[in-house]
Amino acid sequence: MESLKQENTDLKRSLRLLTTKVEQNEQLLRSFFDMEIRLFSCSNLAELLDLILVEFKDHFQLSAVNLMLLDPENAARDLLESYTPPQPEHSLRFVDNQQLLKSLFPTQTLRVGELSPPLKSIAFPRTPYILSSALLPLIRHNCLIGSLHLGSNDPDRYSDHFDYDYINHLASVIAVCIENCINQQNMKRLSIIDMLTKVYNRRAFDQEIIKELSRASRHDRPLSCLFIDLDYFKLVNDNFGHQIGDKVLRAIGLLLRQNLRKTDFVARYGGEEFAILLPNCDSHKAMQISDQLRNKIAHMVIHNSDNTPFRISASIGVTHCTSASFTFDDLNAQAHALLKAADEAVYQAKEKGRNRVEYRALPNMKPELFSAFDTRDTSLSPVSIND
Ligand SMILES: Nc1nc2c(ncn2[C@@H]2O[C@H](COP(=O)(O)OP(=O)(O)OP(=O)(O)O)[C@@H](O)[C@H]2O)c(=O)[nH]1
Repeated sequence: MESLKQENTDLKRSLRLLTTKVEQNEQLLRSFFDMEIRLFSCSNLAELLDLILVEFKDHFQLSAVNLMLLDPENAARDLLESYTPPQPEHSLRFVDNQQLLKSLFPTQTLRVGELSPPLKSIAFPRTPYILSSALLPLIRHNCLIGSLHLGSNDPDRYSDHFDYDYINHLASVIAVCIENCINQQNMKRLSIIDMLTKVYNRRAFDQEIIKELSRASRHDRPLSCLFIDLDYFKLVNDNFGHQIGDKVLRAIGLLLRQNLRKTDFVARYGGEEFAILLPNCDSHKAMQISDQLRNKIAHMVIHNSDNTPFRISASIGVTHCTSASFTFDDLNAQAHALLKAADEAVYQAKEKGRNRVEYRALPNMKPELFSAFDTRDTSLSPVSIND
């Protein structure tokens, strides 16, 4: 009788323990499912990375979460141009080939437990307090595309004794989400970015000018528009070859992106012609900016395939509008008028000798004089070799 009673007590205790374990597992599963849904709902790579690198750490009470992504063509890095990864800086790293990933996952399977010092220095650089970890291979179409490192200061948090099916599942979900975000954003990017120069393309410019005109009229702010046409560019192609011509276009794209504000809009409008929108910028400021750009382009040194330096110049046409100068109800017609004026200004700059900035007012605006910007720098020949 006594033994039966004891057995009953033991059974009740086991049952209580089991019930608690079931409840805990249920809670864990629910929290995994919640995360999974959130992973799938991320609409861009930056949002996804914040979820993985910041929220995972809090949510799963981890000491460190690091991510390594295979990015041989800079596709992810291009998309993350204005993204600031969370601290520490090595929480997000990119690798250009699979070598390092293969050394972490020779059998493409999850690694759990204590890491050897060399592996630890790869997975958690300069993080001495990681005592156990789970390294998850991110695999798509049978290829390693990255590696997610979950680190804990609890030596028993990750060990070989547990079943990590769900973590494996989560790794598959993360791999799919990363690939989806990169592909989707890249597709969108391809439709609006000029791949050679990495500035916007003409299609994006044509959409943006309508948006900016609408904003300018709504907020009663000026909008300036610049056309930049490279001088004698055909000579660059003819003298140095098309590839050097492309190199010049890329350098100009970079120069323009680096020397304008984030709110300005730079596009490649045609072969060797760039168009720029400067929101909330009046004509005087626009002329000043244009002349600085002209000057920077004229002093930029490029090297041809023999490593011989040469320079190039640009003619810049400027126009601007204010809401008071809108003559058309139709924004498309207004945009057309602005582009026509900028184009005429470039033409004038070419006529007057190139490497200069010219302004053309919209037909209904009072003409403005900018004698200070009549700045042809005659010391620079259009394509000056060994200058
Ligand atoms: N390398 C390269 N050249 C291009 C590209 N697109 C257009 N071009 C070249 O740009 C040159 C433009 O020549 P033109 O329109 O005669 O103008 P230009 O030689 O710059 O002379 P001006 O504008 O009158 O100063 C042509 O030779 C085109 O082939 C491109 O994507 N890459």
